[in-house]
Amino acid sequence: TLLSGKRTREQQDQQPPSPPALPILGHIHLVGSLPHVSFGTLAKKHGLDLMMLRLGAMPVIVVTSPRVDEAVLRTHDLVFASRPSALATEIILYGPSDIGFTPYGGYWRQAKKLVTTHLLNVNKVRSFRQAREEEVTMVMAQISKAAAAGTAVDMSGLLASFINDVACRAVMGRFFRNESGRYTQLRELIGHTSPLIGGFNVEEFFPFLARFGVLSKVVRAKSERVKRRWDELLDRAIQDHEEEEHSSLKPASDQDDFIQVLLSFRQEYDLTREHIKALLLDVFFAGIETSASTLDFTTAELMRRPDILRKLQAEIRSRVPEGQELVTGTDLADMPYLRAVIKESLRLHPVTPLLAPHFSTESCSIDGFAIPAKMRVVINAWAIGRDERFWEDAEEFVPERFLDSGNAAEIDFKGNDFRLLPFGSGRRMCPGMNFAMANIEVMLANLIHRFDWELPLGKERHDIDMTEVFGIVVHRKQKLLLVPKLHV
Ligand code: HEM
Repeated sequence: TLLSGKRTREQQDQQPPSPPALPILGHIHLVGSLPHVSFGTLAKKHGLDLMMLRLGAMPVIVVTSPRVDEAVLRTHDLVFASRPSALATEIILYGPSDIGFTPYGGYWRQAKKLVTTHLLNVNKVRSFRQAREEEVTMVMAQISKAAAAGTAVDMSGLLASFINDVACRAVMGRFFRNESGRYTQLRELIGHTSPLIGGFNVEEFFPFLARFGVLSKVVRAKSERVKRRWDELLDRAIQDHEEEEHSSLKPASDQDDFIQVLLSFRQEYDLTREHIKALLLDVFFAGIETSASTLDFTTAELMRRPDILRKLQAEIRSRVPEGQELVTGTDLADMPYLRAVIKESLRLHPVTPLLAPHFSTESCSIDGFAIPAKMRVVINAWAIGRDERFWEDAEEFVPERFLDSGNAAEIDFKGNDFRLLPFGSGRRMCPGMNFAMANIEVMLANLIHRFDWELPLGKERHDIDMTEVFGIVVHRKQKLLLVPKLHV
C-alpha cells in the first residue's frame, strides 16, 4: 500500500518528492520521539534534500541541505517569512503580538526593528556587562561553597537559573531585585508556561505528537490561567516603571532595562500595553531555555573530552591576569578556542534543531519544485550540521576545525553560511544572538577559569548521557552533576 510510487510523472514534477507513505497516516509512522533525527534519517535514506512529508492530514516541507535552505531563507526569504498560527500563542502572547510567533506583516516588521535596534543590539548587550558579571559572581560563590564542601553541583539547574536571572534583570532591572527569592516567582511562571507554548507549538506544527488531544479545554484553561498570572506580574512591573518615569523624568540611558526602553518608544512605535507585554515575553521564551540548553550541551561535551577541556582551560588561564578572580568581557576578546568550542557545540547541538517553523505566504518554486502557499517549511539545521557531505568527521566534537588553521575557519553562525544555522538566517533570524553569546561566553570562561571539574565518584566520562528530549528547544535528558575543585 505504498502510495508515492503510483504518482504520475507529471505530479512528481510539480511538488517536492516524498518517501513512500501509508494511506491516512502518511509518514507519521516514520517519525519517532526526536523528529529532527527521524527527518534526517529519511532525507539521507531517500537522498531528498527537499521533501514533502504528510503527517496525518498535514503536509510539511523538510529542507536538509545548505543549497536548498539558502533558497528558502535568502533567495525566497520574503515568501517563507511567515509563521503558522497556533492557539496557545494567540492566548498567551496577546494575539500573538510578540515577534517569534507573529505572522509576517507590518506589525512584525516594526516590532522586530524596534527590538533589534534598541533592545538586543551590540551596544545594549555591552551595557549589561556589569549586571552580567554580578550574576556570574553570585554563581561562582555558590560553586565555591560546593567546592569547599566537596559536593556535586547540578550544573543543568545552576546554568538555567543563571540565564534566567540575567534575562529577568535585563527585562525588569531594579524591579524585584530587592525582594527575597530573586526572580524565583518569574522562574516558576516561566517553568509553567514553557511547556504550554513549546508543547502546543510542537503539537500543532508537528501534529503527530498530539497524543492526548492538545487543543482540549483543559489546555486552553491552563493557557488562560498562566496568561492571567503573566498579566498581573507584567502589569505590576510596567506600572512601577511608569511611576518612576513620572517621578524622576530622567533622560534615557544605556543602563535602561527593556521595560524602560519599550516605554520610551511607546509613541514612536504606537505600542499598546499588550504589545509591550508580548515583546517582553519573547525574551523569556525565546531567550532563556535556548541559552541554558546551549551552555549545558557545551559543558557536557567538554566533560566528555578532557583533552579539549584542558586546552580551553590553558587558553583562558593564560589570558586572565594572575590574581584576577573574574574573567571579564575584556578578557574574552582574545579567546579564539573558547569561541571555537561554542561554535562546535552549536554545530552538533543546535538547540532549536528545526529552527522555528516557517510558513509560505504564496506559492513559489524551489529547486524546480512547486511549493504551494500556506505550507509549513522546516529547516533541519541539526541534520545539515552533521552531514558528512559538508563536514569532515561530522559526528566528532572537533573545535579545531573552526580555528584559523582549520578547514572550517571561514564558516560562521551569523546566518551567512548555510551549513551552520543555529540562529537561522534571513528576515526571521534570531535577534538575540549577541545577547545569548555574551552570557554563554562569560559563564563558560568563568566556570573553567576558576575551577577544575570532576565527575561524581564512580562516574566515567563515557557515562555522560547526551540523550535529548524534543521540543521547539531541545535539551539533554539527564542533569549534569559535576564536582568542582577550586583552582589556585
Ligand atoms: C543560544 C541561544 C539561542 C539560539 C540557539 C536561538 C535560536 C533561534 C532560532 C533558530 C530562531 C528561529 C529562526 C528562524 O525562524 O529561522 C530564533 C528566533 C528568535 N529568537 Fe533566538 N535563539 C537564542 C537566544 C535568543 C535570545 C537570548 C533571545 C532574546 C533575548 C532570542 C529571541 C528570539 C526571537 C524574538 C526570535 C523570533 C524572531 C522572528 O521570528 O523574527 N533568542 N532564535
